[in-house]
Amino acid sequence: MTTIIGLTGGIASGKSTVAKMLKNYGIPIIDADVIAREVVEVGEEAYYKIVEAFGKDILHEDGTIHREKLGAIVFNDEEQRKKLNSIVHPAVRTRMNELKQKYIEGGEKTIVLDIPLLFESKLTHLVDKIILVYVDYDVQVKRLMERNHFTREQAEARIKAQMPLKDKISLADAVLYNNGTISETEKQLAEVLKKWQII
Ligand SMILES: CC(C)(COP(=O)(O)OP(=O)(O)OC[C@H]1O[C@@H](n2cnc3c(N)ncnc32)[C@H](O)[C@@H]1O)[C@@H](O)C(=O)NCCC(=O)NCCS
Ligand SMILES: Nc1ncnc2c1ncn2[C@@H]1O[C@H](COP(=O)(O)OP(=O)(O)OP(=O)(O)O)[C@@H](O)[C@H]1O
Repeated sequence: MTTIIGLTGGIASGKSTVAKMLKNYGIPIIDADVIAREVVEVGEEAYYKIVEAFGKDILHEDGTIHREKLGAIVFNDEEQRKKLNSIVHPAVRTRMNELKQKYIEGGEKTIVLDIPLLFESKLTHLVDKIILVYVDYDVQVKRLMERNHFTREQAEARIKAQMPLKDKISLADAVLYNNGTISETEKQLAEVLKKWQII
């Protein structure tokens, strides 16, 4: 039996940071953000649907998607975001399932699905256990502004496009509080994995 762990949290809460720690334990990670980039590469079905829906203004000169421009549209308009989600999410789900199957067939005991929108997209049925990476709102805004060189307004628009992080706490099997140092988060993760007899 393979245990599928869902890793989730809010934007800039620290999912990738925790995913790296899990990788160091030798656990394979399937990252929805990475897949969401792959399925919109030039030539993919979702790419053409996006160009049809949003027009050529959201493209770079070389034809690839201008993520900043598309982001400025969808993070400020829920209807447009839903439109993009309805194009990208089915392709992401298909690819995630294929990868998951491949790892299961390869005999992996534990697989992690890193899915930022696990609750929003109602994907909890895909996983056996859920780890939530939590940060306080102020820390989240500050880290997002620093990492992406966003204004406060840009950072808050992205955070508000997701379910409030505090509402996700009661939906998770384990919560890693990532307000402190990375090594404090690392310790919390090790405790959870031991409790679940994964390490
Ligand atoms: C709008 C896009 C082009 C902006 O690209 P950009 O490179 O700036 O951001 P990136 O893809 O790295 O996403 C960063 C984070 O934003 C958040 N986010 C992304 N898309 C969404 C969304 N539709 N709704 C809410 N939050 C989102 C996630 O926390 C994600 O980790 C891109 O985010 C996108 O295509 N989004 C739709 C697909 C999607 O939902 N991806 C997220 C997981 S499947
Ligand atoms: N405990 C910590 N202390 C200080 N900085 C941290 C900590 N954890 C993460 N960070 C930093 O905060 C930022 C966000 O972390 P990370 O990229 O892991 O978040 P994420 O949840 O994967 O983001 P996204 O949803 O955008 O993919 C990064 O710049 C990271 O280096």
